[in-house]
Amino acid sequence: MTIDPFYLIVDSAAWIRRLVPLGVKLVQLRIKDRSTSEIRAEIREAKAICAAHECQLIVNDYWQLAIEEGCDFIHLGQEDLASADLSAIRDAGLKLGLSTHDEAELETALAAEPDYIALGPIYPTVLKVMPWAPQGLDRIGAWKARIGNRPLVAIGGLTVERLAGVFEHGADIAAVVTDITRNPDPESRTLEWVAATRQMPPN
Ligand SMILES: Cc1ncc(COP(=O)(O)OP(=O)(O)O)c(N)n1
Ligand SMILES: Cc1nc(C(=O)O)sc1CCOP(=O)(O)O
Ligand SMILES: [Mg+2]
Repeated sequence: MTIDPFYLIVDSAAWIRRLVPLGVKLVQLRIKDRSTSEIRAEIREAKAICAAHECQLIVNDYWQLAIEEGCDFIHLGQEDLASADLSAIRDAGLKLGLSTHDEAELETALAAEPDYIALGPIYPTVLKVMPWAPQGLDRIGAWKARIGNRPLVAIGGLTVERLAGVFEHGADIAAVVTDITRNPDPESRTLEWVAATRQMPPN
């Protein structure tokens, strides 16, 4: 499966409406601290926008809602995975991306045979407090050697200026939140990400 190398992560359908038409082909809806009915409505709206723009939507955390709303790709962290019903997810035909932060998590993730593996935080991130020190670029190469043909997502503190390094070290996909959503001009920054990731040679 080929997945677009530019992976935008946002916390609302409003962001998806704003940025996906600019050429984003892979987006994660990552919502925290909202009611189930609000999250369902956001997923529904995001799905319609993505369908209209041939963009792959990935729903973070809420795998039951993703199934109920007819989505086809979810992302889970290790704690999410521990409480999720993997058989139900696979029976519903959903593709699955998993987070990893250390060797033990990589073993757990590989056993679940996901459709991609994410490694982070590559650089310090301001989005959330994390117990892991930044992984650094060399860890990307080590992860890629372990996961083979499975796509590797790099996440955490990524910027346009840091893209060449993560792809040169073996990442297939670069995920981003704040370099775009906290940029004074998110639309222009998105266009820079689209252009920069199109230039990266595939691994
Ligand atoms: C592509 C990607 N990688 C990692 C994460 C983090 O997932 P998780 O560890 O479950 O943390 P939350 O994002 O749920 O706070 C991700 N969402 N996407
Ligand atoms: C949501 C998330 N998960 C991470 C992980 O390492 O699993 S790093 C991260 C934050 C990514 O945001 P930004 O691009 O602003 O650093
Ligand atoms: Mg999660």
